[in-house]
Amino acid sequence: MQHVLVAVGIVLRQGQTFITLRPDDKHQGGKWEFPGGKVEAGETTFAALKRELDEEIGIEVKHSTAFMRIEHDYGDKQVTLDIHIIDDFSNEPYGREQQQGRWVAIDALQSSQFPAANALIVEKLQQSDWLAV
Ligand SMILES: Nc1nc2c([nH]c(=O)n2[C@@H]2O[C@H](COP(=O)(O)OP(=O)(O)OP(=O)(O)O)[C@@H](O)[C@H]2O)c(=O)[nH]1
Ligand SMILES: [Mg+2]
Repeated sequence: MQHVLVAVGIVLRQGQTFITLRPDDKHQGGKWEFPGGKVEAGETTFAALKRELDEEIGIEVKHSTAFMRIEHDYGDKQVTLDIHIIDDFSNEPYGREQQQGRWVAIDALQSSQFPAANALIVEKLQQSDWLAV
């Protein structure tokens, strides 16, 4: 069974977060996601976050805070999501790999379809009132 460690970034600005659409040909394709990707050998999660968010949405991560960690078994693949809040970044995010991207209010996140592992992230984000700041 394939097991991957994934660095996931919740890019936050004024009660909204930037999400992207996973390409159809990828694992969990056609669903929305928080940008991020696999942590490479010898890389820290923060370094992976910086690299992936530059590659995928063109931002420079300046600061992040650990938010939660989720283990999920998709049957065909096991993932550990190491999720961080990105509260300081430069450049305007966009789908740098030609994928769709959009800002969505934290309050409205449940209307986008995410991979199953993300349900706990959405739940916790909506409970964290400090995010509204
Ligand atoms: N980036 C990201 N991955 C997620 C989320 N939720 C979730 O289950 N995953 C799973 O985490 C795994 C790794 O993510 P990824 O496909 O973005 O990895 P990557 O950017 O390195 O992709 P690549 O190998 O095609 O270059 C996928 O199996 C994906 O389904 C999420 O919110 N964001
Ligand atoms: Mg990715």
